[in-house]
Amino acid sequence: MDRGAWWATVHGVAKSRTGLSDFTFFLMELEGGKQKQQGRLILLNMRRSAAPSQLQGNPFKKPKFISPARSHPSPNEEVAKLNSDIKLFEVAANKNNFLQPQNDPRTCNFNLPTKECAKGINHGDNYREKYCLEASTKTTLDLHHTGTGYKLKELEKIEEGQTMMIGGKEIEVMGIISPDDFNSGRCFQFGGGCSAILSSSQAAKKCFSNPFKSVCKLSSKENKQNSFQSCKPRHDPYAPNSLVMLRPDKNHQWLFNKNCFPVVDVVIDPHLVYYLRPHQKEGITFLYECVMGMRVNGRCGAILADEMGLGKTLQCISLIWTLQCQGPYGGKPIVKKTLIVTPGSLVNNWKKEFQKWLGIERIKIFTVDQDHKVEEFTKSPFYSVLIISYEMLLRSLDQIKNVKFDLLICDEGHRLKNSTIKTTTALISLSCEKRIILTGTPVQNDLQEFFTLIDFVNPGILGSLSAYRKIYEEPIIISRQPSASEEERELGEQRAAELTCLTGLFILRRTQEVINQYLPPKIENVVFCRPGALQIALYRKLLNSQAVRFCLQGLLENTSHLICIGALKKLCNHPCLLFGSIKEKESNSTWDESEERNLYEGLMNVFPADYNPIMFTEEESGKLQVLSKLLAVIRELRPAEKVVLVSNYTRTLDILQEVCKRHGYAYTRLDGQTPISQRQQIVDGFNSKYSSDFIFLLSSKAGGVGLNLIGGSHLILYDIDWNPATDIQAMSRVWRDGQKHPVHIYRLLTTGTIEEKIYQRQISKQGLSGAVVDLSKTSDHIQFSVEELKNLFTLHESSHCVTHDLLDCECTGENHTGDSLEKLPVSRNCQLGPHQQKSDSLKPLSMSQLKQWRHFPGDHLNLTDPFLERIRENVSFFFQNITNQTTAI
Ligand SMILES: Nc1ncnc2c1ncn2[C@@H]1O[C@H](COP(=O)(O)OP(=O)(O)OP(=O)(O)O)[C@@H](O)[C@H]1O
Ligand SMILES: [Mg+2]
Repeated sequence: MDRGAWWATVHGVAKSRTGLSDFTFFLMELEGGKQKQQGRLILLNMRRSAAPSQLQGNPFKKPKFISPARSHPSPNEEVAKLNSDIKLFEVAANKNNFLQPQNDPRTCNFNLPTKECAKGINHGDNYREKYCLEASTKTTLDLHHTGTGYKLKELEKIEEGQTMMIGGKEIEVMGIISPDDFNSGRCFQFGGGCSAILSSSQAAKKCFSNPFKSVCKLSSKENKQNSFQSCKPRHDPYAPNSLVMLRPDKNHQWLFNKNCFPVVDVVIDPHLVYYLRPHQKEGITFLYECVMGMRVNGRCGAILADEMGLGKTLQCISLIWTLQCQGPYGGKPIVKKTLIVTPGSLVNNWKKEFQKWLGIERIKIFTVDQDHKVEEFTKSPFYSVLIISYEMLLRSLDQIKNVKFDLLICDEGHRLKNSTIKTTTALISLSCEKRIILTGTPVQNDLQEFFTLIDFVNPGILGSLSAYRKIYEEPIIISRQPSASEEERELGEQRAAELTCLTGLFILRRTQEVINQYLPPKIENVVFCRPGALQIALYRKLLNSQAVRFCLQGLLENTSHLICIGALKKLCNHPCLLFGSIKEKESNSTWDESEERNLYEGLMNVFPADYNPIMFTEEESGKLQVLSKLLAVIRELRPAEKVVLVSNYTRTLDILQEVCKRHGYAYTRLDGQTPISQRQQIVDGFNSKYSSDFIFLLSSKAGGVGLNLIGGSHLILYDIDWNPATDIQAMSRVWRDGQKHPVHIYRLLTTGTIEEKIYQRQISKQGLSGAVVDLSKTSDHIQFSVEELKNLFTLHESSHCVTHDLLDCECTGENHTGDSLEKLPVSRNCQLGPHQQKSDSLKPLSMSQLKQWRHFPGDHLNLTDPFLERIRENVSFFFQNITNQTTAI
């Protein structure tokens, strides 16, 4: 419905913008909504609150109406009347979601004046206020709905200078408003004054306050009074493309507008709206409604769980900026101080994003680091946003508790999954009730962790932990057991559905698909690298060790298999890493009794006698050989492009760094040792087009989450983590907004080894049921059966690709050009409901989806990808998938 039609529906509006109260009521409701297209708009002047003596009219004014309405109706009657008004209003508003009317029926301002309200409005005899009244000439007045008590016929006769009684106030008709001003809505936006009837666009512009003027500074009485009197939206809610927040309903007003301020539209700064993607606009609206307590009665928490790179930061910045300058009640800002807690590497990224979107003047940001302590923030009224790392938060908790924060944002908040860990307890201890968790990784899987997150943002919403367990967790878990009866299954499903429904009100997740259209193509490759001869020999030896044999017989303690797994993983990265570990252990005094001794026994004999780990060669590791060739071909074919090289291990990064040095590649590095204060600088340096760095060495543990590394367009994941979320996080660093080049992602796996097994676990159903879908999970959390261990500790020497063997694929391994993955339903968006855990939707990629990727052996003749062509010699198999394919890559 267009704007004209909407006005036709709610014609007959009388409205006051007193600065202290902002009320609207409907004089009538149209039967068909179409009767009136043109009306008479009259500017009214409110003289004062009517004293009982005046209720019969002012004898000095003529002609006059005698109000048939009672001046002090009972609250119940008024609420009942209000409800019917609200219904009318809602009907009208619902017909047009975008155009939110300026005029809300208000409980306390109009129909139910409170003491404060009356006091605020009654400024004495000289106090005058202007009203706009649109009176239809064709419709009839529905007395039950108008709230005025006047009949339409009486209203039709209104002329300039007449007085009437509305809501216990004496009103004087001041003049006629032009249909243009009415249609544009301008007349409803003014704080008062004759400018309301000016229809020039200049006058219209003036009516919006300077968006960059700080409204928080209003301290003096005079300022306050002025601000109330000139209550108006900060930005034009009727401007094309304006993003207007939902107006609070009567319950909300009843709860949160005790002072009876006028309701003002909260409008997102057009400067920001210009850049926002559609999903971001939706996200900001969602966050606003959550923190304002509009979604769940009185609860002000939210979880924004958009996938990586969707701009959660910008959505929060828009929210902060809006709430810091605006509010629905009298325009008063909702938030004065905001606390943002984020991983160390992202502290300065947040600051940078604030500056990127809002410049340096609008909001004053304080970031905590070694040189900038929290005290500085607490002492200065200057700053409104504090950005701090989780680690620093713990250290400065006492000072932070002394500050009253109105909004708390926990970035990468999946780490708050356990209420007993220090960080979570610290954050819970902060009194701020508007809490937002941001996370790009799934937030469920474990029902208890799910509870912790939910209970953090909206404390108590699921009841106590013990009640939650009884009501939700137990029935849900029981219903999923194979032995569950039909009744138990049904109950579990119903509870799960209810839980999803309840929490879904304040959790929002969108998948990367929503920004695909803004991004360049992405070419993902899984590259199965043939192990080197030394690697195979060492691998065999390890598998034959006493430690592995004992593990398989279940003779060793629970954690022993982890040592074996660790050794195999090191070997896959490079034999010299294993060599280093053995040397280190040997020099340790406990070596003789350690389990490692059983594992490493005789291993040194497999290494050449003069083996020197410092002089390692590329040929000793299949993956390193591939990497080295890959870097060379990128350098050659795309000299202007850069590479992000990711590993989970610092020692592996040392080797990769050495490779860079040997080949003369300029590099930069970010790992756990990099001081927080330097991290953003390193990132910025790499992203700059003037940087000469070719390679960014990244530790996924230190910098896998949140970083923007769009300077690189090739990302190589050198090793694999048990947790797919870790890998996905790392891979999402380059394919993000701002990326100019097609993105190439290479995931290197050593053929036939444990790396393939981990990959299979990541993408198989087994991985799904194992608790490895969130970042806090490591292999320590995984329980392996003896069967699983047997599988893990097997080397498949003759297969090109065990993963392909398992796919049950009909192809002979000869360039299977599977359907594009995009054709398959990728239903990753449903991460929220515990009952959805059963579906594939939690996984980034499933076995069946992988099967749809293009795949072929390394020796395939027609490799069209020049990068793969160059490395094929050391590769046994490829999987490839292209997203957003345009023309040539
Ligand atoms: N509307 C937009 N237009 C252009 N760039 C944008 C827009 N929104 C976000 N960006 C940019 O996209 C990049 C990714 O955004 P951001 O870091 O907020 O993602 P995120 O959702 O927090 O991802 P992650 O989960 O990885 O932390 C940033 O460089 C940001 O400035
Ligand atoms: Mg982020």
